[in-house]
Amino acid sequence: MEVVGAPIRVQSIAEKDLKVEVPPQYIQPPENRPSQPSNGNAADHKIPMINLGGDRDLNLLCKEIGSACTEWGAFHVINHGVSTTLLDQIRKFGSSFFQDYPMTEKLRYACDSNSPASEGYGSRMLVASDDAVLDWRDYFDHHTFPLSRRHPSRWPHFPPNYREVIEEYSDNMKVLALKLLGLISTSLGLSSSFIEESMGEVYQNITVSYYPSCPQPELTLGLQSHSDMGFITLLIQENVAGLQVSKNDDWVTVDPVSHAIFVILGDQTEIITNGVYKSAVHRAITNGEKARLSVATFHDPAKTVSVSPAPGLNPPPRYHEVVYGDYVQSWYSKGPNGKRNIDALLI
Ligand SMILES: O=C(O)CCC(=O)C(=O)O
Ligand SMILES: [Fe+2]
Repeated sequence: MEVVGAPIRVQSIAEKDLKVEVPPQYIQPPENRPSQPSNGNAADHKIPMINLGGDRDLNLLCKEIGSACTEWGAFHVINHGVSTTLLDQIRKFGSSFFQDYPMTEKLRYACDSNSPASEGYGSRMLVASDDAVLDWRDYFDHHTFPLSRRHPSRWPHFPPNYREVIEEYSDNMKVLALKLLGLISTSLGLSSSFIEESMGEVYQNITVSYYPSCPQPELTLGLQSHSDMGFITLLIQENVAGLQVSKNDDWVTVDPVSHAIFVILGDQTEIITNGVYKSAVHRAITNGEKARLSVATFHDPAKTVSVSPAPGLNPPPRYHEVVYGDYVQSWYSKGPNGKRNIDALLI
């Protein structure tokens, strides 16, 4: 059992001579274990791919976004304005930290394992509790917006331009997130700035997740089933699949598309749209042969901001107003367990 504060990382377990069995605290109860992907209706299971480029007709674009948000709460975007070189660079640099740094060096960047979402190199999403099943994942969390939270000196110092690339990526992701929130607002007949203004100052975190190859992928999860707690997450992955989105009680694998960015609606978007758009329940499975890397960029409000359904949208209001900081605290103390936290706000 992990001692609170001890620097255990999944990568160090995976690299020990433990080729056959994972430690018991990583074994999921049978109902949470990944089963074979369903072979349900393929058309139903095709994740939307939305082209943001060129001179697209705004009505048509908003229609596509609206149906992706209603049916999935998640979609790919292409021609999003972020250069493929930058996407490739961030994947390469993220992976270099986990693969090229010795463990002693990585641990110099260890996050504070006693406070949730603290910046740096960690492994546990929830603050330690003895009975939790653990995720087969290590991560590096960067705090990137507001600028007052941005301390590049706490990020990896190698490759030499790691910090500049993270900053450039952070700026690009914020622009894209606000553009998408504008389109999402417009698609509902709200003013294009409605969600942006309700969110207020953007709090952005960039989490690079590293899932070492796992000797028992059938018993483990890289990341347990959850919905993201903020407004919108933008995710890219390396060319090893593992992210799955829940759709009509099936798990659908999100195949990596190297030049696309995967958009995931978070719980605050579900609340503000009064449930017209749903946050996507997703999880990561592990891989028996290969390690996997993803980079998720989260966009949240300040902890003091209250979020409630937009007036007049799909009345009556279906969610209680919530102070974001209270939402985060409950999420981290109870754990996500699919949509447990947002369900608790249903009127
Ligand atoms: O690794 C992935 O693809 C999923 C990451 C994720 O869902 C998260 O960090 O919230
Ligand atoms: Fe997530």
